[in-house]
Amino acid sequence: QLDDHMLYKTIDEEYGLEEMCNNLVKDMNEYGVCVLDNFLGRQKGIEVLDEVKNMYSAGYFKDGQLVASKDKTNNRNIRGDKIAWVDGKEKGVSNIRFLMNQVDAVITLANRMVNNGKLGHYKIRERTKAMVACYEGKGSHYVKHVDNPNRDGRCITCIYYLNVDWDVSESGGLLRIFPDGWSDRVADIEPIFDRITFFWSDRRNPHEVQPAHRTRYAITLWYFDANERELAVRRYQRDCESLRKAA
Ligand SMILES: O=C(O)CCC(=O)Nc1cc2ccccc2cn1
Ligand SMILES: [Mn+2]
Repeated sequence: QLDDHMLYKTIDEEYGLEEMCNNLVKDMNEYGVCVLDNFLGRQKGIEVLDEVKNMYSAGYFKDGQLVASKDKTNNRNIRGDKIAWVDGKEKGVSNIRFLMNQVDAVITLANRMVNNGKLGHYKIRERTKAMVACYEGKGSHYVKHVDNPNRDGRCITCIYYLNVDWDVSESGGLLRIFPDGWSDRVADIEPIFDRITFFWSDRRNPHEVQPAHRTRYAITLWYFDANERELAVRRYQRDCESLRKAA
């Protein structure tokens, strides 16, 4: 019999894609943040989670950066997230590839929409590889930061969460965004299974991951604005050129 979760719209129904894109455009233009639940549907989500767990046990993840621990006593440094980059063509990542294609479909359609302007004023043509991240519990966290503080071309951060039955009250791991538009409020986003979060990558959205006390998996994609990216690449090439001359 159909479990209730099977009743949720999944993206492959045309209606689902259209409706998701409308939500995305509206929320991004209004808040700069958008959260969509049941993005892939339970079965597909579990298949992605299994692939990530296999990658993890196969040792694909590099040690996360060391974050100085608060208690200086036993100067136990807490590791932040451990990450692995996936471009989707590797062996054994077909479900992660499926996720990447689904997000591409939503972003591409949303960027083409005419109603209340495109997605911001961006022209989105490419993205990064998928950054698969794992927080190993034991208080690992990510300090407050901006993803793209210096116009490197990234305009949208997109994070897909894989944590089944996650309870923030006991496991922490909250994503807290401090949208600059609202000085008094924050956006607290629980990293729950099959949830996808989008937000502008620049200084409008400083964010942090609060200490996690259970293994916490997430897959991040960053989408580039074509113009900002082109300028950033040119700047980078000029910098390399002047460094070469100075050497
Ligand atoms: O997992 C979440 O809820 C978000 C975590 C997060 O912000 N991760 C992250 C990870 C990063 C890794 C390298 C460089 C920049 C980075 C910026 N942000
Ligand atoms: Mn970040």
